[in-house]
Amino acid sequence: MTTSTDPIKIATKKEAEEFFNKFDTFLFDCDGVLWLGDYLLPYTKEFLDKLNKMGKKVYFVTNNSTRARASYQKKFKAYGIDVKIDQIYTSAFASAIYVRDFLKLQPSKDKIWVLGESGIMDELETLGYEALGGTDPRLNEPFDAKTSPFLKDGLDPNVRAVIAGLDREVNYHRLAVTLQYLREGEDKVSFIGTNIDCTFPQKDYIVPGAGSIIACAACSSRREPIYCGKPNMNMLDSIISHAKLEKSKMCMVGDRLNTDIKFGYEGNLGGTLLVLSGIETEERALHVTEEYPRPSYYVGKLGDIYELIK
Ligand SMILES: O=C(O)[C@H](O)[C@H](O)COP(=O)(O)O
Ligand SMILES: [Mg+2]
Repeated sequence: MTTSTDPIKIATKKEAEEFFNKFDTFLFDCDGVLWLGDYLLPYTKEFLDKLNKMGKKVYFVTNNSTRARASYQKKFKAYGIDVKIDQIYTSAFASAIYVRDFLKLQPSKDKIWVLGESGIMDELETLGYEALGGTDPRLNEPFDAKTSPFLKDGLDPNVRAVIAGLDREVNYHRLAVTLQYLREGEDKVSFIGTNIDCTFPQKDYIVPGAGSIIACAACSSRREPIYCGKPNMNMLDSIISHAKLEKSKMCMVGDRLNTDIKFGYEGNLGGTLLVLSGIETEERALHVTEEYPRPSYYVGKLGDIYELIK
């Protein structure tokens, strides 16, 4: 799976202007594109302000399941960037929608066990589901099956799905209880992973990502989850159906080839832009392989394009 044309490195004012004129809608990945953890990358705000002034439509599509959309809205606001909640799509939101619309679990009866952070818990609760595990502080205690409050009286019989995602508080207690629910079998308990990203870009570091956490649960249970984040097309379908967008005029901007660029390529969007401020390198961007598509365009970081057109 490769793009037929060689990726274009945007390096001149003319190339930057041609890039902007080609699209009317931009889907932005967040980690590694707009920011690294809490470090806002240079010119992120100015770039988004410029797109607004140009009348472009902007959406944010992140595989980061640690925050709910409302929390992301606050994160943007803290940087002086005003974003509506329906511009924000996350893998936690996509996973909660999957539980509701594909598994058709009943909020009043069915519960979900979470290996992950507040983003997953909050999105499930917004849809009316009771989410167990996750950030429950009792999971911070050392694991002992005889005394664990999640095991000593037996598993909750109403748990019908496990959602696993990035969990920076992961420990043996969380992994052990998650395994018990997954051992109930796929007929009783579905297994959902928020996203496949095996690493997570931070300023000066690359740390383990959701994919590495989910792999623990997958390996110990010998089960493979359905992943709801990019490149799963459900996310793109919900964005396009909600906002009536024209694919050929849309560009996916990301820092990871096997999620962001694959999402744009398999979604038949008008184009994709890879930024090298997160996970990928120029060498990988140009490499022809069946493993992932090459981007239509690439650049060092968003700020480089802003500096060409400001
Ligand atoms: O580990 C993860 O979950 C991901 O690396 C991270 O959250 C990716 O977020 P995105 O780059 O899609 O904003
Ligand atoms: Mg990213």
